Amino acid sequence: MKAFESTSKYFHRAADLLEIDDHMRQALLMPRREIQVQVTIERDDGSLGTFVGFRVQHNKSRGPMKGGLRFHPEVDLDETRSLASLMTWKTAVANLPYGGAKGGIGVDPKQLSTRELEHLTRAFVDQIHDIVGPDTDIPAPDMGTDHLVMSWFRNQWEKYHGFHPAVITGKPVEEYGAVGREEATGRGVGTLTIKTCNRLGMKPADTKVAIQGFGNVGSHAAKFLHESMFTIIALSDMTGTYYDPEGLDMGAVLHHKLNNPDGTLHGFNRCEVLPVDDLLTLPEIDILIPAALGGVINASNVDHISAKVIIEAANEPIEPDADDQLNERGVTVLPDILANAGGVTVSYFEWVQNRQHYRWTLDRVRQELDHTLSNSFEQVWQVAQSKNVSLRTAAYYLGIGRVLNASKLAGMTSV
Ligand SMILES: NC(=O)C1=CN([C@@H]2O[C@H](COP(=O)(O)OP(=O)(O)OC[C@H]3O[C@@H](n4cnc5c(N)ncnc54)[C@H](O)[C@@H]3O)[C@@H](O)[C@H]2O)C=CC1
Ligand SMILES: O=C(O)CCC(=O)C(=O)O
Repeated sequence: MKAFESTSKYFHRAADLLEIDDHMRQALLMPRREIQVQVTIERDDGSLGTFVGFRVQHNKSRGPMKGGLRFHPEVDLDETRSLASLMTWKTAVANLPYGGAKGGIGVDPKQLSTRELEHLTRAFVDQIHDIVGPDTDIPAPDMGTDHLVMSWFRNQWEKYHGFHPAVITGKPVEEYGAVGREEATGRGVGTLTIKTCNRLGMKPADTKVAIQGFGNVGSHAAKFLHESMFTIIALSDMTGTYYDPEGLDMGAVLHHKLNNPDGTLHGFNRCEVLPVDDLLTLPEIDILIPAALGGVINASNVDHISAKVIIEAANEPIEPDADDQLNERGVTVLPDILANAGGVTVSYFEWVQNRQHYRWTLDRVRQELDHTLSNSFEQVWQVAQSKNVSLRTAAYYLGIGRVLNASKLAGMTSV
């Protein structure tokens, strides 16, 4: 199933519950604007490299549109549209004053030199600078992009429009970034995992966790959960699955990643090393945290998933049919639009700080993050109980309801 078809399926389930008519559904689902651009750079060897870039602005009923930039070979218009719609519901679930957008370039950033990556980012800004801005659409990091890409983006955008660091979030801390943004998505995933365990009566010390993806989100989630006494039995990245049924030595794992020139777990040999895809179907996992690509839990592997709880750190990691099967089996799934909302929440804090020319401490960022996520979690849990629906449908119900309400209050043409 294509990505936008999947997220639309979830949308319609909640829209049925909200009794939204077909015309309004169409207005809420269809993106406001979709842009596809050519991004051409001169490669280090003097040849030309041509790539395709996208920005999809989905909805602005609740505020300026917000969402990350993904650099990955599989980026295309359909995926970007789907991710942009997720941002609309996610910012609403977290009750942030934003709409939703997403962008990216179809490129493998690992195949580019730092110079080429910088030129690519700047060339992309040259194409889209007039449709983004601190009050219209504010990008941020996602898969394959980091604080450096954000810094180049801001610098190039300011060449056209003048000083305004709030045009993008996830910047380096020295360059108007927020302390705590880098860890925020993973920390939020960890915080919400604990809340889910509390509700289900699961004790951290007796709970085995496996995490797919050991980049920004996966590594911070693993660190937080390890420090909270969970046993991390498996981790994976593009180089393989690293497995110890007794619990990985997380100090050694993190040290290895930090000191590996390519930032992967390649060469870590203090545990069993298995093929990449084995992580998802390992036996005796209590909590599975997909923190890499979309669509990884699907018809081909859902029967072999042993986890009782799945926390969607990645965006759209479960295909709808597999999601239905998991629900039928009683697996608790904390959906992406709640589970990974910590990132955009601290992006919001960064934007607020930029606009006020003021800096928060790490303690304040963490406290307010915890507060925002706790509220959203309690609200989603409560809707799930009262309507007798899955946590995913409850989260969509809450998010779509808020967007609908804002559109109605402003007059329907504001969607
Ligand atoms: N960075 C952020 O603040 C946010 C990220 N997300 C989502 O979290 C997910 C991960 O994003 P980041 O950590 O930022 O990306 P990243 O680029 O920092 O890390 C991605 C990780 O996934 C691994 N990976 C790629 N393909 C894999 C495969 N087939 N099997 C196992 N591992 C694989 C990579 O080796 C890397 O360790 C994405 O779905 C993203 O949309 C969601 C909210 C915010
Ligand atoms: O930090 C942000 O603004 C957006 C992060 C993002 O792209 C996401 O939550 O999927």
